[in-house]
Amino acid sequence: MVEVVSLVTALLYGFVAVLLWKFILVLIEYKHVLDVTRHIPKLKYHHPVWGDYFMMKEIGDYHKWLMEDVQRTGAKWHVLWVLFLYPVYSVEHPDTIKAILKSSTSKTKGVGGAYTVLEPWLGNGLITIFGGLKWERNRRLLTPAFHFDILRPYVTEYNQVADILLAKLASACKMGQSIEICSHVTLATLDTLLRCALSYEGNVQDKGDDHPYVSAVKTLSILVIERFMNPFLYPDFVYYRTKNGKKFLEVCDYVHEFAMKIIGSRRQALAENPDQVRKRRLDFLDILLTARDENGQGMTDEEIRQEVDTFMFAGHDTTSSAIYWGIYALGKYPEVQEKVYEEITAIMGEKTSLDWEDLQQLRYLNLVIKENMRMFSTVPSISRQLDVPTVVEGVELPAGSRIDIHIDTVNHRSDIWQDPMEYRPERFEEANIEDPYSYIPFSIGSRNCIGKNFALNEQRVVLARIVQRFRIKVDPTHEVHRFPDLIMKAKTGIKLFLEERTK
Ligand code: HEM
Repeated sequence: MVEVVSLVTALLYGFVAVLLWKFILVLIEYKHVLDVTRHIPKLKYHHPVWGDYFMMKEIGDYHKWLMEDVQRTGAKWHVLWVLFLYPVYSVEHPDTIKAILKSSTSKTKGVGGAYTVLEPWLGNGLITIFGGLKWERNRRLLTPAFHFDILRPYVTEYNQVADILLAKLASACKMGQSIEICSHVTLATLDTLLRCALSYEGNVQDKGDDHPYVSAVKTLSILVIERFMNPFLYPDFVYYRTKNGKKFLEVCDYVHEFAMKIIGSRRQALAENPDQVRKRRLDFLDILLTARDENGQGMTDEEIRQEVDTFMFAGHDTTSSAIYWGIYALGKYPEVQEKVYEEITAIMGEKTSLDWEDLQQLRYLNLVIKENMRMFSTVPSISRQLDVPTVVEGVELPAGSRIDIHIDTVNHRSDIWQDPMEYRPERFEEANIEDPYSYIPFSIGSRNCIGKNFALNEQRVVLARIVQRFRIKVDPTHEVHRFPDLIMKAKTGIKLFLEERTK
């Protein structure tokens, strides 16, 4: 009996000693992190226990405080704390952004990683996949889906989607009242992606939330942000016990099933009649189903499903944000709108839809699109996790450090842009951007946006078609506020008057 007691006591002592040792290691690591971060600029609100995150009421505060500090001090980067435990470095100058993005740094992973909350929905699709060989293989397999030969026929789809959008806008503003445009535009860009990715035409613009897929994608986008903004919901064992956590899984199952059904029936159709592909316009799904890697291996249905969901997530809200802020800017700056109108009239004449060749001539509209995406940063920030120790501004950050890349802040720095708060498309004509890292709406480097040209073409068609048909005016009774979520949203929507130009 005495022997058992001494054995238990020894085990207990051993256990406590291991715990103590681990605790000392954590303290040493913590002290090291404190040393590393000592001279890095901090934000004005910080709590020694709660860190910075809980000091923010909403993600917009983060952007506001960063911007204020950059304007005051010219800082190129900052450090923020998640609780008091671990730092997140925020880079917001071309020099510090370059230090991170010049090599292929991976996506953030694990609890609290910005992309982790998306994983149950998007799996290992290109946006969320950490990095490494699997990302390289999938990126290689997906790149042909964005070749110009594939994108060219999509112009017809953009025009058809614009036909429906314009008809809806025309009928909504018939009574001379202003209308909220964000929801209409978002349905239009989702319609475009469903057509171009899956050749699915489900009348989604008219059905809106009554279409189960539309409502599911909307729900997922909302739930993802809600979780991201609340570190208490990061651990899976907490989140999936909440009502919204359960709902999230349920809706994920539905969207996965929706895509899997289409993938399954297309694979079968292709096997039965491979020639049919050659006879019609190719969509993304055709490319993904027929892509082969260097070992002759194709993608599994599950891999394709993850990429399809990724296109839906990465491609529709982003493009819609760029378009609705673009329409708003045209309403707010009528002289710019008139120059766009003149250019379009000269190119299109009596035609009401645009061809591929027309898109190449929209010189002024291209400047406008660039300025829209600077002023209303479509994707306000992205995240990375260092694979190897990396030196930023003379400070070596350890491998594993989390980095936020603040595209919105760099877009408004007065040491990069002259009068950054002024809306002036001509700025992109006058001076070549000297440093490519100072303007990165589609990110830069190996993990840049694969859908850039797809998104630019869609913006060109929709904006040109709207300006050709309507005179856009802002509603002076409705205040518009930027809200930097995962994409730049408008906090209370955007209300505009649209007058038919023929009247
Ligand atoms: C105006 C519209 C768009 C903007 C501003 C935009 C912006 C971006 C940005 C900033 C990234 C980097 C994300 C990160 O590093 O976390 C990205 C990546 C990506 N985008 Fe876009 N995007 C747009 C439209 C699209 C469209 C239409 C598609 C697909 C149809 C798409 C598919 C992707 C994918 C798959 C990635 C991940 C690429 C990789 O990691 O290899 N995007 N996009």
